[in-house]
Amino acid sequence: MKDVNVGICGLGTVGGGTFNVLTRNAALIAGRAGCNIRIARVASRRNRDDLELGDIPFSTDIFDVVQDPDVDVVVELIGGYDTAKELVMSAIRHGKHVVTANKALIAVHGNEIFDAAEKAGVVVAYEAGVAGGIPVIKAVREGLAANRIDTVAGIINGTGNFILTEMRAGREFSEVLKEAQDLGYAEADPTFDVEGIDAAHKLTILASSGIGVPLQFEKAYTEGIAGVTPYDIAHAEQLGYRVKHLGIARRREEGIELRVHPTLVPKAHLIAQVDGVLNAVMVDGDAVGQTMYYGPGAGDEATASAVIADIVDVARAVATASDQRVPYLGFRPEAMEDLPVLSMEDIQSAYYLRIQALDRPGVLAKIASILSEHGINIESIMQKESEFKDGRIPVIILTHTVQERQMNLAIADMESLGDIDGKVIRIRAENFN
Ligand SMILES: NC(=O)c1ccc[n+]([C@@H]2O[C@H](COP(=O)([O-])OP(=O)(O)OC[C@H]3O[C@@H](n4cnc5c(N)ncnc54)[C@H](O)[C@@H]3O)[C@@H](O)[C@H]2O)c1
Ligand SMILES: N[C@@H](CCO)C(=O)O
Ligand code: NA
Repeated sequence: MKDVNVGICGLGTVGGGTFNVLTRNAALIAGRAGCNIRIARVASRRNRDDLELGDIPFSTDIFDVVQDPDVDVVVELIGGYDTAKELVMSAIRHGKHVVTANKALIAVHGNEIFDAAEKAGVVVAYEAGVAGGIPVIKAVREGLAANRIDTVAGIINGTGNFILTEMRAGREFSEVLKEAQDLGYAEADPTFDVEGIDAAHKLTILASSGIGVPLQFEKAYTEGIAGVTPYDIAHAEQLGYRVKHLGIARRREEGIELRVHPTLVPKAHLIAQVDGVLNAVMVDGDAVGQTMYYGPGAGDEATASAVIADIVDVARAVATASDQRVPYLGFRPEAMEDLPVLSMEDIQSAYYLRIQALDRPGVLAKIASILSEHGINIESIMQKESEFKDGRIPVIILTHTVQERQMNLAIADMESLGDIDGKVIRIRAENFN
């Protein structure tokens, strides 16, 4: 049995997990890959005492991996945009295949990287970058190749889902974020998780590989979880909904919706049941119908599982002519559709609204009349006893689906009423029918 030699760059959470699983399951993986996956070199800022490198060469300079003539596959697990891009482009120039867990890199520089890789005839694989250990890229690029996919949506940031889940149980935001960092789930800069940037990176990649549009991260709408309050989580629950942080890519006739934001999901839907660091991606194909992919979205060995699956694919691809391989984004570049990304005003969604009404007669009628003027139908409405002891009465409304432009106008009209105090709180809602 021959060897395929890999060089691991970055010995952090994912690098350590990859090293351990490749070592522990070496014989099993060789049996599947048809060759031995040999770790030929590792490089990272610092070595780790807990990993048994034995006589595997270690260096602090990751570019040593690219220069090493022994290395067939460069495994990029350092993260970030700039050095990672330099490393990957250099690997491609050296004719080496690349496996990466870096969704930021692929979402932002993927078009350029795949173009260079195509010319060099090498593979660049990124399964670990999207929904961690869940083989969702494999599913959309290969398993669903027969389908026209119109919607890809789901929970694609483990840290954010972990925080929302724990907040539902009454824990405090910053304490839970700290725990997610200690567990190795969070990005080096955790604002990427909290502000939805990481989810937007992944959604960008899913929209391309599922729906078949070019990577266009800069056009994704991104809203994080920091504004979600325990109060709204509890009231969404009373309405039969759970607040989840979702990425949604949806093809419509006029273009494609590409958005990341907190979303109410019916409690009975599978996505609402996905808690903690788990991720779930729902893919709707015209032939197959709705499918769901569920599992750990982050963590050392869970992510390593996806990294190594890509290494095995590369090992098999080495024997295949480069023009017969699975296209980088699942579609040949000329088969990508240049659908415009719709502005948020043009998206369609249902909405949860929380309005602080002053305790005056007729206020509810005024709110209902504004919604009706803008063609917005009410699904349910709750008027709460004032819990604020200041005369303000929370009115909670769930609407039917409407264009966001109409909702913006209705909210502006409501906020200009003398009977409303402050801003109307709005969380989008999805039924996934
Ligand atoms: N942690 C997860 O659960 C997870 C899951 C999926 C994808 N990812 C992605 O995997 C990548 C790695 O994440 P991680 O959590 O393992 O990060 P990490 O911070 O734990 O590990 C990164 C390692 O790379 C090293 N490194 C960084 N820059 C370097 C440089 N210029 N030269 C030498 N060494 C360098 C660091 O010292 C560190 O050991 C990121 O792109 C991340 O987004 C992480
Ligand atoms: N920080 C990311 C890691 C997995 O991509 C998350 O929490 O989902
Ligand atoms: Na994955």
